[in-house]
Amino acid sequence: MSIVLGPNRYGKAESRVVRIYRDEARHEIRDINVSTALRGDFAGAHLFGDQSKILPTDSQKQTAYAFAKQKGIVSIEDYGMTLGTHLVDTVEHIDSARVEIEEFAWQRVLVDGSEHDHTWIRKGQETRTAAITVTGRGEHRETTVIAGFKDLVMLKSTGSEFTGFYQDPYTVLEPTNDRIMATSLVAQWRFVGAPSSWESAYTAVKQVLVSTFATVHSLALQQTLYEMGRAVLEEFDSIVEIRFSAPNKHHFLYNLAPFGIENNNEVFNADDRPYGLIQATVLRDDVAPAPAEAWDSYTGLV
Ligand SMILES: O=c1[nH]c(=O)c2[nH]c(=O)[nH]c2[nH]1
Repeated sequence: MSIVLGPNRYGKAESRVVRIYRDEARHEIRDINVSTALRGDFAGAHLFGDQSKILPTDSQKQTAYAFAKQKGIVSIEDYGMTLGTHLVDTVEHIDSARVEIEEFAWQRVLVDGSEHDHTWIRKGQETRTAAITVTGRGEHRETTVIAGFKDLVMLKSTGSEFTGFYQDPYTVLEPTNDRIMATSLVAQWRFVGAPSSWESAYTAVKQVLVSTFATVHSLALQQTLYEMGRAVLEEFDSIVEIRFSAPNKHHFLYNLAPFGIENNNEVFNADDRPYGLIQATVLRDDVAPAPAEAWDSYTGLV
């Protein structure tokens, strides 16, 4: 038996980059959290403390900030591809670079009914995400873009049932034909090729997801997720795979009987934990899988 170094990667996690565009009176803001992770020939650093092949994580961070100015942040997907490509292309012993990005959305403050030029409030909705993996060089170059969001909290007050489930001796759950269905959705979708606009693709995919959640009569969260994924793949040719992680945010009918009060699906206890956690992938069956590390989250944030 001998002890060897296994898979490894390193980078700078969670550089908080805020880019203001201030060339005109009406400013624009992009507020992101960037993580870079490099894979390559770094055995020397681990085995002997030889740093000669280590591009410091500090340099990776500096590049993230410098590129925010020099290349701009038109979309997190574009920015991530530029940064990831740069890291692989400039350092010869790097095999692949992964750039994970979260974007925090800001909404203009309204003053006298008009949008203010340079003041925003943070939007409390979902956090947009992107994970870009760049591998290889020249004709072996492969770039995988996975866009998505996390923490999109959705609730429908009817149109959801859960019946006919398998029953074992410990099953006490009552079937229901009318329940609240709620989740805090994480969704990630993989592109092959680039859409004409990353910005409008994001808005359009999110719209398909939320409208499918609303309109599908749900027999289970599993079925709703599959239908949401199918709708996205049917609508967007450049998306080949979508992955979901959906906590089932249980809303239990509160027992008002002790007070002689009828509860006709009107008062619920929003339970915090435990929660069901449903995860599913919906994909085209004729598309080559992404490189393994493309789905392999670095920070656990996306
Ligand atoms: O949509 C659901 N899927 C389940 O697998 C499940 N299990 C459970 O207890 N409630 C639900 N709801």
